[in-house]
Amino acid sequence: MKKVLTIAGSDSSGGAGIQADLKTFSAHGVFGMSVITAVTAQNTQGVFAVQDITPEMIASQLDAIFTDIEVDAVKIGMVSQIDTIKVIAEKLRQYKPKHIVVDPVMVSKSGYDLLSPDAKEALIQELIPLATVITPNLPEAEVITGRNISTLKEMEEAAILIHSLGAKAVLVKGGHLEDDATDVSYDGYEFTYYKGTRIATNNTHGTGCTLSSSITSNLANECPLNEAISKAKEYITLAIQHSFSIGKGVGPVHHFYSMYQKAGIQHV
Ligand SMILES: Nc1ncnc2c1ncn2[C@@H]1O[C@H](COP(=O)(O)OP(=O)(O)O)[C@@H](O)[C@H]1O
Ligand SMILES: Cc1ncc(COP(=O)(O)OP(=O)(O)O)c(N)n1
Repeated sequence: MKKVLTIAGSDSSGGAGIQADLKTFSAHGVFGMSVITAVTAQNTQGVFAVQDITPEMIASQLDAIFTDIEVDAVKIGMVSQIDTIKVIAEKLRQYKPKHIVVDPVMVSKSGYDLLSPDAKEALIQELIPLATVITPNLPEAEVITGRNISTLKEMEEAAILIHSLGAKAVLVKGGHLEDDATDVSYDGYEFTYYKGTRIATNNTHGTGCTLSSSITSNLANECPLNEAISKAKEYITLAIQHSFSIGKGVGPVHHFYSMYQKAGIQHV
């Protein structure tokens, strides 16, 4: 079985962060491990508090995993602070996992800063050059490039700029577009388009975490990058189609559909 690691924050409500990543890993049949960077007090209505884990404890978690277990792919989510970013980058340069998927989490859908504003530059300088693929949504791509992005053409231009910062490939996600939820990737040679019809639902908590964890699982399972992304796009589309309401706000996507489907069991 392939072994996959998420380095991310905890979402107490289970829709995003470490919890979404581990659910996604299980649904893909890979063995999930986690290095927790921060604990958030969060629900479907918002983020209410964050406690960062110390850089020393993050380093210890990474050492514990990498000195014992062969890791097939790593996903990075919420990284919170400059020192958190620096220690993660240092350890990944030391242990050199084959695939690193960077989800440059900055602000939650509810508007809370999950990345300290002064840590944006560190994320760009330390983590982008390590990325097999980086998966910004439109607001994140705008912060990284300093440009406004609202069209497919502007997404392509942003992908070229972000690629020039050192990522092997870039996937600019179209979840925040007005029309279709089409994503575009660029690997330094060509663009690939992942078409998605917009699903009319408010329950999209954890879409970015789920997509990046699905890509990570597929890379661990030895899919070439474009296939890893297109399978992940199918997974997130199904997960959004089967999302549901819990709580009073933005509900989570559903992670078990593909398992039920494979087993021929009717979704409940
Ligand atoms: N309403 C929707 N219908 C269909 N696909 C969506 C919808 N919202 C987001 N997506 C898709 O979910 C994935 C995550 O994108 P996005 O929501 O932009 O990420 P983030 O959670 O980082 O903001 C992308 O593939 C995007 O196209
Ligand atoms: C702990 C934690 N990490 C990441 C996020 C962001 O999740 P994402 O899937 O990008 O989008 P929203 O869930 O915020 O819509 C988070 N909320 N919490």
